[in-house]
Amino acid sequence: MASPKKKLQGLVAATITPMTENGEINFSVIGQYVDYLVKEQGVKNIFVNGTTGEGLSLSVSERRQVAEEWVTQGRNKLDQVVIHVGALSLKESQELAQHAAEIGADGIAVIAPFFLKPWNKDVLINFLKEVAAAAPALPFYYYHIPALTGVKIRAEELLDGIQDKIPTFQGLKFSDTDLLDFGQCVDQNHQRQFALLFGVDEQLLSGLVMGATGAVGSTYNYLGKKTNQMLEAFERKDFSSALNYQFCIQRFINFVVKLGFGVSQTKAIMTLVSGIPMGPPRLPLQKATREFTDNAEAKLKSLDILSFPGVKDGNLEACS
Ligand SMILES: CC(=O)N[C@H](C=O)[C@@H](O)[C@H](O)[C@H](O)CO
Ligand SMILES: CC(=O)C(=O)O
Repeated sequence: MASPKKKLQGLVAATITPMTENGEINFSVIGQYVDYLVKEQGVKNIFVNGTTGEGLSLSVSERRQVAEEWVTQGRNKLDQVVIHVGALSLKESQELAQHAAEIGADGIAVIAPFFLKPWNKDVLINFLKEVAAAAPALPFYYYHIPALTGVKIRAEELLDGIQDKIPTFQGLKFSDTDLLDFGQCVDQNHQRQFALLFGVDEQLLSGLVMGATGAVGSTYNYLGKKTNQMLEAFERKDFSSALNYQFCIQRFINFVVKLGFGVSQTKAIMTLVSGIPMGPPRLPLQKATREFTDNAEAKLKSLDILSFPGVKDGNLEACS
């Protein structure tokens, strides 16, 4: 197990949960998936059982098995494996947090309960604190995703004084476009002790300018390499190249968003790009259409984002 004090940095892929055609979890491809992320995408951190992983659509027993398989397969290959353990039931969340600690995960993350909701910051912190306490040796991340949870308590408010309440608090995954809120999280993180991870892939460059220390997202499964090029350009202060990379990524995401983009489509794109079968999503999601996949494939080729064999450089839309 990696040292829990090591700061989570760079890109973190929000893993897909591979499934068979009849809707069971396909554990057999997770080993290959780890190798693909590390070798082909240069991504060495993962976020398991989150939105992209359909974590909230899995049973507790499935969540435990999925977490365990990623930790096992990632050993000596990945830097960090963070397990999302959020649930509507505090008990289930605690059980998953404790399990994550037992299997040697590097951290846990929790979304706000989204059916019966916490109505203010103090109540939300009380909930998070109870979960964090079930894994007292693991770094704890709050997963802020107000558009999906409906819990709109501002992240900067939550962060204020949080370590007094949750000693294992280690950072935030910020999946929102409110850069005022995000900027104020960075601004109050004086000692730079927290990982402030941006979660809107198509706007990551703005997140970096505002001080993000890393990023968690679904597209890093297949655009990790391209996004790493953007991070490197940003590091060397080559902002015009960084912007070119961001625009390239935006062209693709904008295209698929217009067709209708979500977890189902992420599964289809990843299957196409990696060659590893991700399978269909679980209800209430529905499998992406053949038409979507064909269109996405044509776009990836015309942008020259992925060097598909046989595709020539030099078309006008190409990114590189
Ligand atoms: C709602 C959602 O799933 N957000 C993901 C992570 O937070 C992102 O990685 C997006 O999938 C990505 O930014 C594309 O919109
Ligand atoms: C994108 C992300 O972080 C998630 O799928 O949970």
